[in-house]
Amino acid sequence: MLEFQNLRHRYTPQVEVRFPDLRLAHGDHLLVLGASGSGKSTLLALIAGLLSPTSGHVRVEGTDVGSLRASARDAWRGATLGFVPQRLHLSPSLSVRRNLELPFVCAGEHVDGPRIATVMDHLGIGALAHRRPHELSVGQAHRVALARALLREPRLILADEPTASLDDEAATDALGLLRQAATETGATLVVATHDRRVTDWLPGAHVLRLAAAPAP
Ligand SMILES: Nc1ncnc2c1ncn2[C@@H]1O[C@H](COP(=O)(O)OP(=O)(O)OP(=O)(O)O)[C@@H](O)[C@H]1O
Repeated sequence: MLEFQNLRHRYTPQVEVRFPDLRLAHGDHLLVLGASGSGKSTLLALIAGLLSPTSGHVRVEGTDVGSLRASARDAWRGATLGFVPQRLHLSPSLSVRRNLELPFVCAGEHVDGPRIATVMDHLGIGALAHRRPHELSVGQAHRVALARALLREPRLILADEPTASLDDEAATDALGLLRQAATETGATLVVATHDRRVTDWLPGAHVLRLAAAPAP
């Protein structure tokens, strides 16, 4: 389902990030562990097609993501990926409900109201539809970001530091929801983190350890 081969990304002549080869089956869970600067965010950006490899390949369901043209990449990303970013990027001026309409609007699709209602109820945020992001707790905002990632039933879910700045209870909750959502839909789940707590909360996951970045 997800495969890396000889994967590298060069930011500058001095900074090149290299990744171990990997092969994941559909529905597998992967934990990407590594210290700050080891390349976790770079790897997620390469999988999502937001960066292109300088060498090697990322293949998702056989598609070589780096070889897609920009517009095809956007369409592929919208149809395949759910992304839970480290900074949640909820639009502050829009209600929760309007924030959740955005993935459909951006994809040029009609807004699927019943699907939004179902996902909101499932994640326990059905009563928050009219709130603005600043009126949410951190844990509630995480649930909204997760709802946004799940709306279009992605086959691959990427989460970047989903437990950063969360206390134990909220972090267990966030991880549990991610795992449950992936398991229920059969999606492949990739979680990048430097949070050691996560290893206990994602049992059975494959682990990819990234080496610390070499000193410049
Ligand atoms: N735009 C950039 N230009 C130059 N170097 C960059 C750029 N973005 C990242 N890097 C470098 O690439 C390496 C990997 O960075 P990356 O952000 O992927 O690490 P990370 O493991 O996600 O770190 P963190 O846990 O701190 O978010 C680091 O050495 C970083 O300094």
